[in-house]
Amino acid sequence: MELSLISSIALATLIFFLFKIATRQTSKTKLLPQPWGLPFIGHMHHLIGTLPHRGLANLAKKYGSLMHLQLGELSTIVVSSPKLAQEVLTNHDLTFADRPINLTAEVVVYHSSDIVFSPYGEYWRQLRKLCTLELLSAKKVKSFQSLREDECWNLVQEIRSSGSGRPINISRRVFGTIALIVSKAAFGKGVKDLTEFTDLIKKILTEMGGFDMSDVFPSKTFIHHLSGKKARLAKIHNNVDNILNKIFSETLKNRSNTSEESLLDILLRLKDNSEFPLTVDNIKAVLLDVFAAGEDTSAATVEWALSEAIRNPRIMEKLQAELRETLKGKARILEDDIRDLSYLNQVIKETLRLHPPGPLLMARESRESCVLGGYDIPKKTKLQINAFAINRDPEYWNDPECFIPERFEHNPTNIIGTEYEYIPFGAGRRMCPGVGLGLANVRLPLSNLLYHFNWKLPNGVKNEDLDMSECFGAAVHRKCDLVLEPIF
Ligand code: HEM
Repeated sequence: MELSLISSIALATLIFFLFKIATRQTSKTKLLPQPWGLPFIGHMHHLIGTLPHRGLANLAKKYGSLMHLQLGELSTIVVSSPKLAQEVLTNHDLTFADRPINLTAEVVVYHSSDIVFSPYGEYWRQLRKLCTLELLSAKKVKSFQSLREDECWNLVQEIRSSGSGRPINISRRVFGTIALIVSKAAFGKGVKDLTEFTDLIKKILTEMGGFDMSDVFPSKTFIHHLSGKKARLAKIHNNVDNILNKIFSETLKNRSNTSEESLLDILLRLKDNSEFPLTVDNIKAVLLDVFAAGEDTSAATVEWALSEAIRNPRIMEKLQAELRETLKGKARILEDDIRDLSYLNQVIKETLRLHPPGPLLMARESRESCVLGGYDIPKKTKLQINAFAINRDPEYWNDPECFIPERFEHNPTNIIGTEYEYIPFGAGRRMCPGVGLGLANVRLPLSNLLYHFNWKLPNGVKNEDLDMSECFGAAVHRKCDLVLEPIF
């Protein structure tokens, strides 16, 4: 039995390679560079044991900034240079404006009816318009200013109350603060079961990674069942839906009492006025985006910025000096005090360059065939843009692996580099619509932690020895929580 299985695999492999050789000789199309592959899984094995953005960056060093990978049944191209990213995100932006089908989004996020996963078309266009004009407009972001100030002040008080020199799990505290801000912005009073809800969001993000067997074999439903993924996703969906149902019924009961509209209030108003044909499930899907895209990304950025400042005492001193000289002993930080602090902004930009929370942006898919970099790209090809590799391309950045905020001092780069050498929020039609809210949720918590406290690593660990390992999920954050001792 065993022997016949081995000989079947050997025969299949032989046929596969013979087929490859035969088609290579006869094909007239220029083939994209690619590493060696295996039957069935294609090039998946090249990513085993590595974080996908790092694995893909290493492969690009060998096979070039435009390469092809067969990931299971998904024919995927990977772009790893600013020049090609610019070509894709400008000339071919419309061609690559779709997202590939994602099992997690299908099952959990109400059949992909959110902003992130809905296919390019009228429904998605309307949702984006809704973001620009209402949900994520500069005015709306500003309307949550006092909410952010209050929650950051609570964070400072909590840290103070636990005492000077006592270790604090900064990762958890920062995530908790940002989760509270997002939850109150989304639902007014916030979510009663916030811990349960944010745990569910984290589970969604983990399942959404995009590189497990169920993701790369979207048509092989037996894999989704055998791996248990389908059942896990259904359970997560039911739990999330129950919590959202409770919030909806409470909001509908108390609607007349709200002074400042929450994001849910806005969505219900638009639904009532029939300005946009939204169903209750559509609203739930959009709100899930706000949590999934808005919490972890900002929390990871604060975590990485603080980690880099700890490792670089010169940068920490300069940051604290800027804040303390500007605020002159003021007890509570208001957003208007810190909006234009140049070094703080340079540190945040440099953090997003070296530690983009979405290092591969969000996968896209071609809606039609096109020619890219001289190669024919068929319709329905998956596209990954490696922002992690692009943000540290040595042709564009000196000492690309070093954390040097000053590189942005005389650099006009704001959220996209002029030559697409900096794309932490993506670019083009499907660029992040939450930049304003995301940065506001980074700037204030980070400023508070730096202004009110000095920090040191516990157990006499030296600053330069801080472990900077990453963990891959929908947002790349620290592998080990950042634990620090506040000194005040
Ligand atoms: C530091 C914070 C953030 C970072 C670094 C970030 C990064 C990104 C990236 C890289 C993408 C993919 C863009 C592409 O495919 O080209 C994206 C998409 C998206 N982001 Fe953000 N994001 C942040 C905060 C937020 C916030 C606060 C929200 C909303 C509350 C948000 C909502 C979205 C949505 C809805 C999309 C999908 C857009 C579409 O497909 O049309 N993001 N984000």
